[in-house]
Amino acid sequence: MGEPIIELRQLTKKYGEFTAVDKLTLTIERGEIFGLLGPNGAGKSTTILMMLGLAEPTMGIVKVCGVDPTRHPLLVKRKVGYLPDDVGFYEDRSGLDNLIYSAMLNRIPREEARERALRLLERVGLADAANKKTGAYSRGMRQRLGLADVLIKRPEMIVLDEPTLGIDPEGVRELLQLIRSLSRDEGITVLLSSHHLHQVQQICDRVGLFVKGKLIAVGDIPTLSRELFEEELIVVEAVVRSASERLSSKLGGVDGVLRVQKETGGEWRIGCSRDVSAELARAIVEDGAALQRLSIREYGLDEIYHRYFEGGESR
Ligand SMILES: Nc1ncnc2c1ncn2[C@@H]1O[C@H](COP(=O)(O)OP(=O)(O)OP(=O)(O)O)[C@@H](O)[C@H]1O
Repeated sequence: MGEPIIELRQLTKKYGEFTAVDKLTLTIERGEIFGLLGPNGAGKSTTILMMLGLAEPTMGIVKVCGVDPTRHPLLVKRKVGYLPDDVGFYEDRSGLDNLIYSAMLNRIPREEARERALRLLERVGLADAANKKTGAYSRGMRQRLGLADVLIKRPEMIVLDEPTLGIDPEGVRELLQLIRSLSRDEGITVLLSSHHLHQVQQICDRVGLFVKGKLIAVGDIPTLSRELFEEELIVVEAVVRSASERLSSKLGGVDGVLRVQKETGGEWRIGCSRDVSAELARAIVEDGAALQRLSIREYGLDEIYHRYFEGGESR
């Protein structure tokens, strides 16, 4: 186990009678990329606000970089960079000027501020746009500038609220790669809130699923899939013609097969604990049947997410 950078214990936030965050207990290790996932209103932003010292918990304990943000919000602000879903820049000033300004607000002397700003602009792929006014930046460029902006004070951790919102697919891919490499190269912890399951799956070491203020599951993707799907991690889909009566039991007898389901139109779905597609193909051919198509489907975060959401709080 590494060193925790975030520790939440029984963290609760109520607005009047309404509980926005309900007894949340979670530990995030230094250097991790952690995804906070959940539908609108699940409590992600409220949790982030409490971690930044911008909302006061009703109950429970929150510690970020060893500090209680409720008591020492300024100290936390120095250690944690926060990128909201839409960053505000001075539109009539260049990206470089905006970064230098941010650096100086963080008490970094002008010369060093300029050096850091130039280095970061290079790092986030905006060196060519350094002197362009931010009002003319695209959404993707703004988010990259936002990343540079939160990194300028050299934080231990960054919190990104829906960082890919409104960016085209190519831009999303680049931004996510950038976040991942920044985290890996500099050892920065990343906390990322998102609705976008596929994206989170690409770069997060672990994810937490939030529903109605509660953290209902937490773990890495393989662990979550194992817990949710028990041992059935892969489904082989096959289209088979002229199968014999005995094919079903033959397939069921292949080591690693957990379930054989025959659909209409010659389609079969075979739930497996590992990839046994080659063995299944052989069994089908040996049966004398015609194998027209065979594909494998691994469970991803989407299935996990939907399965939890279908089950709601009862799970
Ligand atoms: N200041 C407030 N007063 C009253 N209720 C609030 C306040 N802030 C948030 N809430 C409520 O708390 C719940 C959690 O909101 P929160 O913004 O944390 O959710 P979220 O998971 O971040 O959602 P989204 O993805 O839409 O940002 C919502 O039902 C919201 O209406």
